[in-house]
Amino acid sequence: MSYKVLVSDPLAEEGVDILRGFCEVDVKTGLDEDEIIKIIGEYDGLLVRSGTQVTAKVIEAADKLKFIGRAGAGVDNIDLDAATKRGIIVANAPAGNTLAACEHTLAMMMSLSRNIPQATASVKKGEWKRSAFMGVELNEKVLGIVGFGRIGQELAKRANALEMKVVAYDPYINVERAKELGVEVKTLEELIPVANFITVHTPLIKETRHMINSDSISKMKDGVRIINCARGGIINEDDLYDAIVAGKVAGAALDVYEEEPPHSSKIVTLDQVITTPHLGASTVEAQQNVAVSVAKQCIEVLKGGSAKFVVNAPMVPPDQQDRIEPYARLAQKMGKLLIQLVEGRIESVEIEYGGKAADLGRGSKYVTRLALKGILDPILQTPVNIVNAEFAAKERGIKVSETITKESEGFANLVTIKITTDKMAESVSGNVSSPEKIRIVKIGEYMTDMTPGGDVIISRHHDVPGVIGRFATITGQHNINIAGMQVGRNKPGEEAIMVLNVDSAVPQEAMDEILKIEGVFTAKYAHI
Ligand SMILES: NC(=O)C1=CN([C@@H]2O[C@H](COP(=O)(O)OP(=O)(O)OC[C@H]3O[C@@H](n4cnc5c(N)ncnc54)[C@H](O)[C@@H]3O)[C@@H](O)[C@H]2O)C=CC1
Ligand SMILES: O=C(O)C(=O)COP(=O)(O)O
Repeated sequence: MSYKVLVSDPLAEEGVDILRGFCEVDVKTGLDEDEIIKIIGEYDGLLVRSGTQVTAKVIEAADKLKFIGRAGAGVDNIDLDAATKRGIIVANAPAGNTLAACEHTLAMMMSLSRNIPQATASVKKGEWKRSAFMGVELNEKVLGIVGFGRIGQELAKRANALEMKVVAYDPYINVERAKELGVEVKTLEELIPVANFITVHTPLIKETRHMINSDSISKMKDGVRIINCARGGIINEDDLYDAIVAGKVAGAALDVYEEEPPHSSKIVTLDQVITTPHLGASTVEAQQNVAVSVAKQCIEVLKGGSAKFVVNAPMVPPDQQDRIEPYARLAQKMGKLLIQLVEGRIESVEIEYGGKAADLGRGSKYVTRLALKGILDPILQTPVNIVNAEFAAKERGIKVSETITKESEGFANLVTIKITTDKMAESVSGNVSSPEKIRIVKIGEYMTDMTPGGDVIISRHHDVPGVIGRFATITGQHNINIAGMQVGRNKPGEEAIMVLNVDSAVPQEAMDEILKIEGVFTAKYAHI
């Protein structure tokens, strides 16, 4: 299979070279939305930085696209919902540019405190205005970090070395980590009035849009300095402009803007504002890191594997993959079998993880999505995968639930999937005996021992002599070889279940004849 990848923002050669060793690569930067829409249909992979806007329209036109790689951290330029709906894996390179962005923030803070860019411009004009550029020291000042993730934490370490007092706000803060770094954890309301410098390091999401605004600025210290090297829009630029003009805020350092480039932004015109053109990640080292990371992930996905830093599907940590893979295989097969055993509109899918399967941790989310793939793939037009499985179920009003239990009915581990439709309910249980051996051990209430795969007929019939013999006659007449048979029953003489493994597909006429056998309640053919 030959693949094509489009690189639509400047990417370090190291990454492009890795891709070229695997597939055809086109580097076409500076395209607008219409231009991308025209060509995106040819490509299996798309690699971007923050420049390309991967909109819903672009994704709609991307008929072959399987992977979008973001050579950097922020994915706010990619319509994740649209990609998820189409089953396109989106992955980023979250840690590759952390130090670059952290050092840029530090450089901005120092430049801001000593007016270095303004003084440079002045000297270049032939001026010598020493008193106009009086600065402030960082020593013993309070640095308020909003968003204590990768960049926020690295910045705290460096600010400690400058003997600043560091306070941080993050709703999901790792308190232990903050303590280790000597950082005082605060609420946003507590941080705002005590900081001399405030720097934001959150993603741009609904909760963080304009989190710094006229209201919060009014509660800040007079003469506060504000830095944004994260995302334009976290700070309300108009409110910041007014506060600088009013003298409340002494200055600001901006690397990112509500609109990039900030052509119509008045804030960049202020002398107290120092600006860089979204350079946080622009170091040789960071660009190599992120380009290599997304190139490798792109190749993995195009080869049929998974990416290391998927942002729109549950991730399985690399050290857990071997343990989780057999459960994922089992759940997909169970789902595929189960969907062929039920009739009617699916209302809910319940998955129970029992015994050792209860210890899968976050891996259960991955396994559940593969069960949903098994269930939904045969009934939906759009291919279902690990990315869009949950979305596809939700869109069809199917309620999906997971239960964890220590109970496992005597098995070391037991996974049970139950589908309820508007007509019936059916369940299947499976077990991982060894990494290679997966089994279906129960269908409904009946015990069985079946290796899922190939063609099977599953019947429920009256437990009386002669019924099974008639099955064999009909399959024989249709030239279908029986490879294996298992029969289970709860009470002799009542209902029995039979799993018949056959060597070829079973035509509908054969199934119609089987269904007419006296004593057969239900019979289904399934290809797993
Ligand atoms: N200027 C540039 O070139 C670069 C910018 N960035 C941007 O920097 C930002 C931070 O990046 P990382 O540290 O790598 O991300 P991260 O994901 O490691 O950290 C983000 C932190 O924000 C926190 N957060 C989420 N919602 C919050 C809220 N409502 N209030 C306060 N904190 C909240 C999260 O809990 C997390 O700890 C991102 O927006 C990223 O896109 C990253 C690299 C380069
Ligand atoms: O990684 C990020 O979030 C960045 O903002 C870096 O953007 P860039 O790749 O330099 O366009």
